[in-house]
Amino acid sequence: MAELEALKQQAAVRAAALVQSGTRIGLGTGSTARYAILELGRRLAAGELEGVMAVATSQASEDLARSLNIPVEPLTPEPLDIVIDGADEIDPQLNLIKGLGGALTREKLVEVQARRFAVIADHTKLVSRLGEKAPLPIEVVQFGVDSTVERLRALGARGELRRDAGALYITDNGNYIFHAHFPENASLASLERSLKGVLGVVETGLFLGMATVAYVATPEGVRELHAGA
Ligand SMILES: O=C(CO)[C@H](O)[C@H](O)COP(=O)(O)O
Repeated sequence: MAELEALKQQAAVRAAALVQSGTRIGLGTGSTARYAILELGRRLAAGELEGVMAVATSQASEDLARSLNIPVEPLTPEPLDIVIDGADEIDPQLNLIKGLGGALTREKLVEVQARRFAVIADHTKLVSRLGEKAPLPIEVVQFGVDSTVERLRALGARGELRRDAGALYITDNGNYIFHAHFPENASLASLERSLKGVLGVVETGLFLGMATVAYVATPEGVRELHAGA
């Protein structure tokens, strides 16, 4: 466990080194993204960085950034120079499953505006096919959730609403999350289109064609991955 934490930190530090003074950055969510935010705070405090502005993908990341004196602003239509975030699964095309940390909607809203989206992870997140290990988180509105879940099941989804310590998990946006498994042969693009067409679905944790680079830490060092390479 301690070894995985060290790997996450190595990937995060590598990506955080890409951030330059005066740029607009997106801060991810989760235990790996947390290391990147800590490193950015360290670089700012050390005077290695100045004049950066950040947009956070969750309240937790915003609170952490503010505690480190990283200036945080709301998301505006202005592009972000770089966004650094973790992932739950990464396939060889750098398609991702994200959202086991519950922040998928804000993450997608921020990452779609990134000039560069750097994914950071340890090697256990690499898969040959999305869905191999992780469920797909789907954010759904609370009202009429049983009907929405029925519509998802009609599309072939198996799974359950996410619960933490027995209680239904509520996102920063006040919604629930359904953790879904789909048949192995589902095409990712058509699955995404179908899910986005389901009444009651807010957003999915499929991040297709969005990442520009991934820094994946292995016991042999941090690998820099590009789509299809
Ligand atoms: O998508 C996310 C949060 O919504 C996280 O980036 C993802 O769950 C990975 O988290 P961790 O770095 O803790 O494994």
